Amino acid sequence: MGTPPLPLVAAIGDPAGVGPELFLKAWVARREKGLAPFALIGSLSLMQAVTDRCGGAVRAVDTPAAVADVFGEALPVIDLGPMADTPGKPSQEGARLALHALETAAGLTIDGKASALVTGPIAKAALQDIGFPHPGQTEFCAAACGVAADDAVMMLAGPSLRVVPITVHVPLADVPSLLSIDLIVRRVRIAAAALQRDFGLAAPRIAIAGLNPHAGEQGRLGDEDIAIIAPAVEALRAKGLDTTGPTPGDAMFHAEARATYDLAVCMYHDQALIPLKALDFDRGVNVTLGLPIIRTSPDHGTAFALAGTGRASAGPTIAALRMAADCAGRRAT
Ligand SMILES: NC(=O)C1=CN([C@@H]2O[C@H](COP(=O)(O)OP(=O)(O)OC[C@H]3O[C@@H](n4cnc5c(N)ncnc54)[C@H](O)[C@@H]3O)[C@@H](O)[C@H]2O)C=CC1
Ligand SMILES: NCC(=O)COP(=O)(O)O
Repeated sequence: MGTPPLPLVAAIGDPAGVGPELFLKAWVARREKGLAPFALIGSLSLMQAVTDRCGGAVRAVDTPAAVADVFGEALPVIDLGPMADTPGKPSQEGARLALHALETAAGLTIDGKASALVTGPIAKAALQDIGFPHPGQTEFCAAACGVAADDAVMMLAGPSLRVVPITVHVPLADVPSLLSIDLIVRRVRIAAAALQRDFGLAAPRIAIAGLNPHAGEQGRLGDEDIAIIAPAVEALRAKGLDTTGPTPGDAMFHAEARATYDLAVCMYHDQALIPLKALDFDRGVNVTLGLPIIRTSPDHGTAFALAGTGRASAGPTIAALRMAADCAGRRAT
């Protein structure tokens, strides 16, 4: 799969969440976990305070080009200005730093100065309170890359399972009206192309979930499975993709079923993320498919209650850094 030609950049996320300490823990584990060099985009003063409570070392760098010389000795930090260390106590100032870091890290990646973008968790409501117009970082990255929001596909991936939710951050009550044959076909085709390009799966096998109990029980429990999902599966097959479904959602995540596909496509957020987090929480990665850049993130949020306690696991952050490097290495070969 190759080595990424340039360092990765990591956006710090909400500075009061677990992001800062988890990127530091990942750096401490860099040799054991075989991590590619990365720079943290955030606040040097905050990260110095985090080293006081967590260990490790940090050093300022001006550009990703300086990362290789520093990474063996300290976590390289591109400093966006001072920030107090207040774990578990989010603030508007913290939300502004999270946004500045996200914009800076995405810009460096889009400009070709970094191999991939890894984003720390943000508090979506806190960012929206300061004017962030997007439902999440996925849609921010799409807009920054000039990609339509519908064409940026969220995939959660772990050792046991990969899942794509067709609808994402919308109220459950809106899901049936948002589903369409076109949306399912569009998103599955983008996911299949990305599995080929970035994950080395030549002919991904794709299982598509139904929406209703028992995939609608032949129309007696809702008509979306017959009217929307089954025709989408047929259309995808007609385009040469190895797709099956609609499969009842409750019957597709046991081990024997998982062995029959490479990607489970689900109709709504929790249908996808509950099995992923139940099986793979500690190594789960959120990756955005369909972008000209590579963007990954740990599968969890800000976990404000854990921030500063030392109890948050760095497993998902390490997995996100590794996946970003693997995908970048694959694109470079
Ligand atoms: N990619 C992102 O930026 C994401 C951001 N969020 C945001 O995070 C905030 C909190 O959301 P929640 O639903 O509470 O999700 P959360 O992932 O922050 O927490 C859910 C549960 O998992 C635990 N947890 C989270 N990370 C952990 C870790 N590294 N090690 C051990 N346990 C961990 C927490 O303690 C909590 O019990 C929200 O504002 C949400 O918008 C949520 C998911 C992804
Ligand atoms: N539940 C997944 C999630 O919230 C990820 O959102 P995003 O910020 O990566 O778009």
